[in-house]
Amino acid sequence: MIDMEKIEVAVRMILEAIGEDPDREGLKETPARVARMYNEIFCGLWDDPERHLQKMFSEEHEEMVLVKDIPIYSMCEHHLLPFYGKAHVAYIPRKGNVTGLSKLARVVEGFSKRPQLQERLTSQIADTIMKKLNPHGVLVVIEAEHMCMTLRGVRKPGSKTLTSAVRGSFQRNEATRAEAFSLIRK
Ligand SMILES: Nc1nc2c(ncn2[C@@H]2O[C@H](COP(=O)(O)OP(=O)(O)OP(=O)(O)O)[C@@H](O)[C@H]2O)c(=O)[nH]1
Ligand SMILES: [Zn+2]
Repeated sequence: MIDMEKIEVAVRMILEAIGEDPDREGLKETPARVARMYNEIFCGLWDDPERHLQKMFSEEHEEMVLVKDIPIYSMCEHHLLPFYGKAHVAYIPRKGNVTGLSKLARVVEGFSKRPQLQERLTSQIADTIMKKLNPHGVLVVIEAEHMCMTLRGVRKPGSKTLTSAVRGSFQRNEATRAEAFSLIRK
């Protein structure tokens, strides 16, 4: 479990360090609020996303399945600022190894709610699906805006970072990969 008390102490110290008065009316409850918020946005650290892929449907389908435009909110591990955007997850199941559509989004969620790098987030999703469903292939694309590049530092609002992780038949077969990308772009 997340140590809420420790977060409260730390947030109080940060407020003091920036020259604020943590006891003033508006800030009194802030350390506890931030602790509750971190408990929510880092809950993926206490989740094993593989568990969402335990149950499978014994469908005969062996064609591409794509769930696109899955909203993601994660936290850049360098600055602890949000990066957010969309994830697109495609896979080609083997007979009998079809998963529930929401489970793909649950895997995305489980890996997002941690201090993350966009590249690692992208490959963790792909590798988990490969491992648990043993599909013919997986393709994961994430497009995101990083607040550490917009509100501070280089300050380039609107810039997007695209990452992809391509496994199995999506890697081997150019036409399959192109089909997935064109469906994502549509
Ligand atoms: N590869 C990768 N880099 C990221 C991600 N999120 C943030 N970064 C980058 O992490 C880098 C950290 O660079 P540092 O030089 O250590 O830190 P910094 O001085 O705050 O860097 P600036 O952001 O350039 O001001 C920056 O270039 C960020 O843009 C991510 O998901 N993937
Ligand atoms: Zn950052």
